[in-house]
Amino acid sequence: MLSIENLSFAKRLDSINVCAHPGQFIQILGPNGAGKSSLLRVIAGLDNADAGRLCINQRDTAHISMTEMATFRCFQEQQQSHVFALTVRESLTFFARDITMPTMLENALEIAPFMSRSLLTLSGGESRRVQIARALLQIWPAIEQGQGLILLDEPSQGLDFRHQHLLLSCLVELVKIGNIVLMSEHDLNVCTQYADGVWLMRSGEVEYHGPVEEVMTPDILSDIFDCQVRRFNDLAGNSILQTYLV
Ligand SMILES: Nc1ncnc2c1ncn2[C@@H]1O[C@H](COP(=O)(O)OP(=O)(O)OP(=O)(O)O)[C@@H](O)[C@H]1O
Repeated sequence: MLSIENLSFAKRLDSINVCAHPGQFIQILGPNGAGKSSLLRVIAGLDNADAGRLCINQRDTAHISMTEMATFRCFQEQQQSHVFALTVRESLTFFARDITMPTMLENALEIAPFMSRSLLTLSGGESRRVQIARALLQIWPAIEQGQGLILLDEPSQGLDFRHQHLLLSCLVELVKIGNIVLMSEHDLNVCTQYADGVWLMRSGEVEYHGPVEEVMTPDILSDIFDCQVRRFNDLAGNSILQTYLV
């Protein structure tokens, strides 16, 4: 379990109080600049909070070394640039002892066709899929045991619809065995289709958190995004959230 108490950071995060249980898929949502990436960075241990406590399985992360953290938590950052002309295979070996792609991961990310290609030649979406593979492979032994903490910052950015669906469906399977997924993502309907919990942020605070069906209401979303949101059912009876400006 991940618990965050009164966490503040550099005027970017203010008194955050939330938790995530094993087997939860949480989407972090909010306007640009709300603090989603900042919160993920602090949870990942890349930035240190100024105040508050962050515990994983009742252990304060201040007392967990980065080496140990790297065995069970992974982080795909929003902006990751490739500096060296490594092949995909070479880059994966930096992060994972065993780079044999588990079938489940390969089915979701389909990176086998470009394992021998230079990172610098990949398209935006291909590059994103490699970044996600790299993150998940790094802690795959923990993920297989259902003990992974998977932090993803806008993972579906640049992915085509099919790969978005493949990735998100894979994440749903990973939470079923006990892993925790925290994912920043702007698409409201991704949240309602795949996540089970939501942290809704504005101006450095988590203003609403809880089950998707309780938090993702048109009234709450209209307030947070200062934009009109309505809900309707499509022809198949699925509930769809739609945004529009007036
Ligand atoms: N390295 C930094 N130094 C100073 N301020 C920063 C830094 N990184 C982000 N900020 C500021 O902190 C605030 C929160 O930024 P953050 O990237 O966490 O927002 P976000 O919710 O992830 O936004 P987006 O939806 O645009 O990705 C913003 O006002 C941003 O300008």
